Amino acid sequence: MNLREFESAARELLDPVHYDYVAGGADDEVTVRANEAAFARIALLPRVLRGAASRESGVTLFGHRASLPVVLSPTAFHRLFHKEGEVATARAAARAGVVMITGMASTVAVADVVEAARAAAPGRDPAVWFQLYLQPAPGVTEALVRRATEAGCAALVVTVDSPVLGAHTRNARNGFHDLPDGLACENLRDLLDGEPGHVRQIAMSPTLDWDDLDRLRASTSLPLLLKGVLHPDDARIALDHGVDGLLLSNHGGRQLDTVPATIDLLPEIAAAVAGRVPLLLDGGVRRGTDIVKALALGATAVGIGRPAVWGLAADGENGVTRVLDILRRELDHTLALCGATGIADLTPALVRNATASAGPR
Ligand SMILES: Cc1cc2nc3c(=O)[nH]c(=O)nc-3n(C[C@H](O)[C@H](O)[C@H](O)COP(=O)(O)O)c2cc1C
Ligand SMILES: CCCCCCC(=O)C(=O)O
Repeated sequence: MNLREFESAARELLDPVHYDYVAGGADDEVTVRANEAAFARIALLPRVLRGAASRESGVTLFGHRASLPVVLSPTAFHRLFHKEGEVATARAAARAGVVMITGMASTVAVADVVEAARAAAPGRDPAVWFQLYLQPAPGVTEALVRRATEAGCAALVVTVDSPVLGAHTRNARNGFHDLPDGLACENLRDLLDGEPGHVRQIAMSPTLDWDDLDRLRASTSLPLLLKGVLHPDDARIALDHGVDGLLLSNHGGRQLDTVPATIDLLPEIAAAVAGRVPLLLDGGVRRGTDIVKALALGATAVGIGRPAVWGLAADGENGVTRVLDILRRELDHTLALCGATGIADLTPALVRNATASAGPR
């Protein structure tokens, strides 16, 4: 099995409208394709006779030891894909020793997601991080942060690439704009005036600026990561504003189309960050070789979005577990073939053809 086969299984099982919601991206989906194509263009140049009998692939993120340099990037609406939704995903991540970033647009309340993770891995203190969109009404952001903090989330991930929602042609054609009856954005339920958790309660706002981030920074002692910074100047500004980590992401090609593949931007962003904070990357990670390339070029860990959803759609908790198992096996295999004793050995010397081009096909 590889992750592609999970995509095929998910496609067969899902309502085509929901499959399109997951697979699709903004406008012409140039960046969706570019993310994967850019990984394929980068070559690995292995070392030999290094005596690497076993390989270490654990990573420490904000004091938490994860078994893999892979996190589950936030993806919305898991109960669209499996009846147990984010509970199933959280159990799989916790049992695998992997960080789950649960979304503001979750169909299970964050407290229940964290509880499911803890119950699945007792004594292991699994890490769940909370993703949010800063809301133009500060009281809403404060209430969300309070809910995530009280639930026991270990970090906050603020998505900053969405001043407005990306234009999804597939969703528009399919008329997909809201959740079906019976499903809700549970983190938004009763947040304001007894609202029931409509998708439309999530406000995307072009008026937000660094002052809004400063207010959030001042309001919480949780580690704060920004998701969606693409320009090296913004990476430097983010560090000046006290963020604790960056998730280099183009939202899987779902926001501004024709932005570069994240792996192509990684060298520049890594240079701007200069090792001061953890630097994660998502977008197009489908193979153990992709993980190795990203880590060699300066990422601390990678995130997967669609692959976890495919696993969830294919077989609930078991499907997500198998997706993570495949990546674990492929990562170890690639490390062995590269002559690496672990992810600590991964440096830019291991890759060729890494460029900074946008590279759409
Ligand atoms: C179905 C779906 C829902 C998503 N929902 C969110 C979200 O609510 N918040 C967010 O910051 N990113 C969201 N993303 C983007 C992912 O966090 C991630 O950046 C992207 O999927 C990574 O690319 P990949 O799918 O190629 O792995 C979503 C992506 C997908 C596919
Ligand atoms: C206003 C709807 C927000 C849902 C967020 C889901 C998302 O980010 C995605 O890429 O899909």
